[in-house]
Order: sequence, then structure tokens, then C-alpha cells
Amino acid sequence: MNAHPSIAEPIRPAEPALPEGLIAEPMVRFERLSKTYPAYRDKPAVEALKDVDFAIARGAITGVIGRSGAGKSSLVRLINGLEKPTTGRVIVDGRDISALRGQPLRLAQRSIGMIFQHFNLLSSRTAADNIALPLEVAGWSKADIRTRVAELLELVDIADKHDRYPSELSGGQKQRIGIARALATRPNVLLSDEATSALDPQTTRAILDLLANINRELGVTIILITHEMSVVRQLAKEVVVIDDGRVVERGHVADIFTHPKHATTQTFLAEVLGDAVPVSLASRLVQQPAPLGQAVIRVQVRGSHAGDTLVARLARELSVDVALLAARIDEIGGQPVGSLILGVPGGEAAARQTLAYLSQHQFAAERLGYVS
Ligand SMILES: Nc1ncnc2c1ncn2[C@@H]1O[C@H](COP(=O)(O)OP(=O)(O)OP(=O)(O)O)[C@@H](O)[C@H]1O
Repeated sequence: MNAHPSIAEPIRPAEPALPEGLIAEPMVRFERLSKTYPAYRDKPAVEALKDVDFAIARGAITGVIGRSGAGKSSLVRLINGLEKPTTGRVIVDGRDISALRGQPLRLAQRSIGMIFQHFNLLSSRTAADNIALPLEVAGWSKADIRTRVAELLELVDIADKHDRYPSELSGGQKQRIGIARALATRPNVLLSDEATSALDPQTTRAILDLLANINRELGVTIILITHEMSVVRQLAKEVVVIDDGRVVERGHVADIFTHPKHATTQTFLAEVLGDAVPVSLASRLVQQPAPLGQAVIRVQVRGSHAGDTLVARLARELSVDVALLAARIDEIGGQPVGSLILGVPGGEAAARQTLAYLSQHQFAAERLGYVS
């Protein structure tokens, strides 16, 4: 008899509602965590993580975004117990993983799946045998492994690649195998360390869709470590921005990216949205007002008080014939985010009046220059 339930069966039945006032134990909790790599030869000590203190809810998809060197990989290695904190603790599924060693640590690591940028598949093993690896390590019987691998290949939608070697597969297919292998032992947490960074945009979308399905159907908590805003935007509900080892912002993706406070968050947003100024307009911009020309004003649209009626309101309330020269509006977490580029005729006085109006109505705006 198969000792392991099928993936078709509900693996984790919906948790019963908690009595009022009780809060579910988060899946991962960082408590006053810091990590310093000691000085080595001529290299000084590096404080990779500083006073990191936040929690990741059960069943959530959380993006952890930061630039190169921000401390993301260190955070991953602390979650799966490959590194020990210098101070503080990491609690995973109620257990202090930072205090575990030897066999208890290896057992705890089985409930944390990992997927990687470069897939980390064994080239000498077929797709099926790569997926089987963690099950062999965990001591499953051959028959159970066969059944489970077949289920997992179905789950990641590459059942026909059972006997293929990694060299015969595309990047997306390799990552599907990586995902199947990571889920083999039914982890509670899936850590994705830049898992789509080596994939083209279309394959990235397909892999992120697969992760969303896995989260929905299996209830696995997913932590997406990335330097790409587009990944966070597509998949995560919560985001944690880290910069130079510190958490600088965190919250709902829509809130954080409609009102980014920290410069790093603003830069990530700008990478997705661009500056919204078309090349033809940029080439005509000058810094001196031109007679009969227009002042060019960029207005940021952030969140629900969208700029869709703004041009009409400016025209009506200020009696200025405002032109919409360009617009780039995207959607993040269901909220409009982007910029409008307005052309304001009527000289300096009209431009100032428009900027004052925008400021009064809580629109961030700046004058980019003038066009004749
Ligand atoms: N084993 C180590 N020994 C010494 N310093 C380290 C070690 N691992 C990381 N660091 C340093 O810690 C800091 C954070 O590195 P980390 O790899 O965690 O950042 P990251 O955000 O993952 O960056 P990347 O995306 O470039 O991998 C960096 O300054 C890095 O050089």
C-alpha cells in the first residue's frame, strides 16, 4: 500500500478558523536576526543582515526584493539552516531552525523546498531520477517513489519528459523538474532563489503561473527571492524590500509600490514603469520657456485616485488647454501606477498654477522642461 497520500487528495485541509483574538503562527519568523561574516585574510567582516525582524504568513506568497549584495542569499541560507545567525533566531513552522544541528536539522530541511536560478539538476540523471533524489535520501520505497514521481511530473505538466536528461530539456522544462524535486517530500515552504532569472519573459510567466497554482492547490508558503520587480508584481501579495542588509519597507505589494518611500523601492518601480517620456518628446525638450510653447509636466499616478479625469479637471477648473502628450499607466496589485506627461500652454504663470493645483490634490508632479 502507498504509505504517502496522493497529491490529488487534499494535503493540508483548510485550517479551522481560530478563536477570535488568536493569531495563526506564521510560517517563518525572523527575530532580531543579524548575520556577520567574519573577517578573512585581507577581507574585512561583512554585516550581511542587520536586525531583520518580520514574519511570513502561512500559505502566503511573499516577495523578498533587493539589489545584488543586499543580503537575499544570506536570508535564504538562514531560513534553510545552511547558515547560523550571528544574533537572533529564525523560526520555521514553529521550530527554531537556527538551533538545530545534525539529523533534526536534516529532517527540518525536508519541509523546506528550494528552487534555484540554474536549476541544479544532476546531468547524469533523467528527469524522473532527479525528482526521485530527495525521496531516495528520505528512504522511500522504490514503488512509492515511482508513484510520487509520476504525480509530480503531472503536477508540473511535463509527464512526457520522464526519461529525458537535463541536456535535452529547455530552461523552463528544467525549472519544472526543479519545482517537482523541491515539492517531492511535501514541504510546507518553497524557497525560490532567483528561479526565473535565467528564463525569457514568456517562460518566466509560465513558471510563475505554475507557482501560483501550486500555492493555491497545495497551500505551500512561497518565498520569492528576487532582484526583479516584475516577478514580485506578478506573483506576490506581500513584499519585503531589503537594502544593505536591512528591511527598508514591507507590506502589501499594491501599497508598497503605489506609495514607495525608500529610494531602492522607487528605483525598482522606475525599472518597471520607465520614465514615460517618448524619445521624440525627449529630443525636443529644452530648459528655457519657448514663446507660444508648452511647459512639460510629469504627473505620477499612484493608486485609486487615478489620473483618468485629471486632464478634463485641469481644463475645467484652471481654464488651461492641457494636452496629454504621453502616458504610461500600469497596474500593480490591481491599482493603477504610472505617469502622465502633460503639455501646459500659457507660459510660466499657467505652469506654476498647474503645479500648485496638482500638489493641492496630492499628485506628485515635476516640470521636465518645455517644448515649442
Ligand atoms: N560566505 C560569505 N562570506 C563572506 N561574505 C559573504 C558571504 N556570503 C555573502 N557575503 C557578503 O554578504 C553580503 C550579502 O550577500 P548576499 O549574497 O546575501 O546578497 P544577495 O542580495 O543575495 O546578492 P546577490 O544577488 O548578488 O547574490 C555581500 O556583501 C556579500 O559579499
